Amino acid sequence: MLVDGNQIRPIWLDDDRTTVKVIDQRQLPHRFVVADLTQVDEVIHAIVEMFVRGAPLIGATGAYGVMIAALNAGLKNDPMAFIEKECRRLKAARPTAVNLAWAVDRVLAIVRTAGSVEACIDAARDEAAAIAEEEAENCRMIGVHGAEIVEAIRHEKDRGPVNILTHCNAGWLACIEYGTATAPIYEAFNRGVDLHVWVDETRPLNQGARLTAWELGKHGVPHTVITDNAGGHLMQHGRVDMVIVGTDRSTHTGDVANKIGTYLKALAAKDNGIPFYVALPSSTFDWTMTDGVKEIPIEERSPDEVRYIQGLADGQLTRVLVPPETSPAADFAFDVTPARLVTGFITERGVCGASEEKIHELFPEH
Ligand SMILES: CSC[C@@H](O)[C@@H](O)C(=O)COP(=O)(O)O
Repeated sequence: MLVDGNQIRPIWLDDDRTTVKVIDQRQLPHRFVVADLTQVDEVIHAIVEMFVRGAPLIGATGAYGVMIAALNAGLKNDPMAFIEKECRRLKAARPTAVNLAWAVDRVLAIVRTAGSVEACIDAARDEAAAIAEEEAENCRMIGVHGAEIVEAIRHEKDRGPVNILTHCNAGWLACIEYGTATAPIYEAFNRGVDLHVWVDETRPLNQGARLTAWELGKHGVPHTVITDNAGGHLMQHGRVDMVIVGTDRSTHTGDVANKIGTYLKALAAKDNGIPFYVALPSSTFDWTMTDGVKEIPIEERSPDEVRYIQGLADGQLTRVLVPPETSPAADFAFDVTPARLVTGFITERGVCGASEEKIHELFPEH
């Protein structure tokens, strides 16, 4: 996407075709820092520590991680065994987003048939690049389909912008281009639809306040950062027309895992008769799980992410402690919104209802 006139993606391959470059998203919006990844340990660190985050981007990073494993396999006794082991480590880096295992397995399947180490490297590089391009195109199409919903809501309203509430960052920083939840927003905005976005700050790591607000601002999209608990109040007062969120894993029966707090937004939307859409590429469907609440693994992260908050003070990125030093804290990173609360899925193939029947109608090959 365009940032200050420059075309930028959150991940790309350096000219040497061996170094993977990523934006270190921990430092946004205050610092724009690019990190080099040349070792599998560095890729895992970047995923675990959330230099890169968001389901499709975690997938693309894992895919390039397989290329890095292949690049480092040459001196090993059994290069393929080494690559397989590194892939298992990559897939374990973050548990909730299904895209990580999906992308690593997809690249590994090609690598297994490649032959020489050199062929493995080339195959992994090509497949990782293909995944990144496909996800970019998927997100573009999510925008095309989702913008129609935004436009329809605009036509139903007598006046004022379409007010869209979003949670976390499901923007291009979380994907490759356009984003998932933000793709319909960017597309509708580009078509001239009058809209405004309520951006949940998304504690504890503030992906909304830091990343979504930054993205939308760079694109000129009108937006307002709100506390995570403001959505219900705004909905009760007719100030939200629709909710669009992304997802890290959705079951093929329509249950949606996304950033912690999404479920509460869906409940409030249901209570207020507000449409609640989930935007996702098909790589984020889990075709094996049927009960999201029981089956989707929910990541628990360091309590320090809750205890400390990061921001800019006197020109320096600073962390400050919020609760009493001795109070225990817990960081549940995701929750599951049951299908019954979801109005529809916006996918690269179109929009469908949140049920096994409707999802499989759109993706009959599964
Ligand atoms: C298009 S990204 C969809 C989700 O991955 C996004 O909404 C989200 O919850 C990201 O969580 P994060 O912990 O920042 O990786």
